Amino acid sequence: MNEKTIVHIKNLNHYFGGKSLRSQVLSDINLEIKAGEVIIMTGPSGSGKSTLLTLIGGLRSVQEGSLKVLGWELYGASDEKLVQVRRHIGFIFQSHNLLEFLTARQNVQMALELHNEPDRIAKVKAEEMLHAVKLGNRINYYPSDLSGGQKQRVAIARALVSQPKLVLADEPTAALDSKSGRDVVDLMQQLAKEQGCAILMVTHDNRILDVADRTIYMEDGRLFKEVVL
Ligand SMILES: Nc1ncnc2c1ncn2[C@@H]1O[C@H](COP(=O)(O)OP(=O)(O)OP(=O)(O)O)[C@@H](O)[C@H]1O
Repeated sequence: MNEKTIVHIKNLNHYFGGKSLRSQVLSDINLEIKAGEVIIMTGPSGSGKSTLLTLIGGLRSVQEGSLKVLGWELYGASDEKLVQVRRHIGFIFQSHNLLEFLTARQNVQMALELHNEPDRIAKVKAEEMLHAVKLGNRINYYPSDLSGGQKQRVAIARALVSQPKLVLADEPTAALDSKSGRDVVDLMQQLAKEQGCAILMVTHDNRILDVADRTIYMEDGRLFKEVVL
């Protein structure tokens, strides 16, 4: 694993349920993600995509196999270690998950508080990031006064403001019309290239597949096809 490898997965298996109800949801997953790559993961509902994304994000414990993120081995990692790893990852979900009682700027700035950034600098960085996602004229708006696409752009600003080396996105365009969806992924791609971060995005949205450097396909818990576009 060299310094350009952001995620390195070897022979990863995952199971839900215990005893007779135990079922395998991920089988022998092998995957390498390099710095700056945009990878789209597609596949039928229930095939295991979200489970894999949450494992990479340190949001659940690795049961079998090796999963290295930014050089840390997550197999056998303590809860403290997982929290530490999560701080270096930007998350974007289907629903923007903004806090309704905070303005756009405060929502973005919150992501920097985890990094012990002084308030004054955090405020400037949050505003710069909102300009970058073309919301410079909405900085002090509350989420309830923003459209779906604008809220998702705030979520992107929040995920990227701390300049993470890895961004994990689960259906980021699902709640958006096609124009807003397009804008959102174009922006993610542009910022990722500028910041040199890798993006792993789960999507069913065929309209955005062209932003990917690689598309991987999950079925029945196996990553069995890899398409170079
Ligand atoms: N907490 C859980 N307990 C038991 N089974 C689960 C749990 N979470 C997910 N599963 C099962 O694991 C399998 C994979 O689910 P997962 O959500 O990873 O699939 P997915 O490909 O992301 O689906 P979708 O595209 O619908 O989000 C499914 O059969 C699902 O029912």
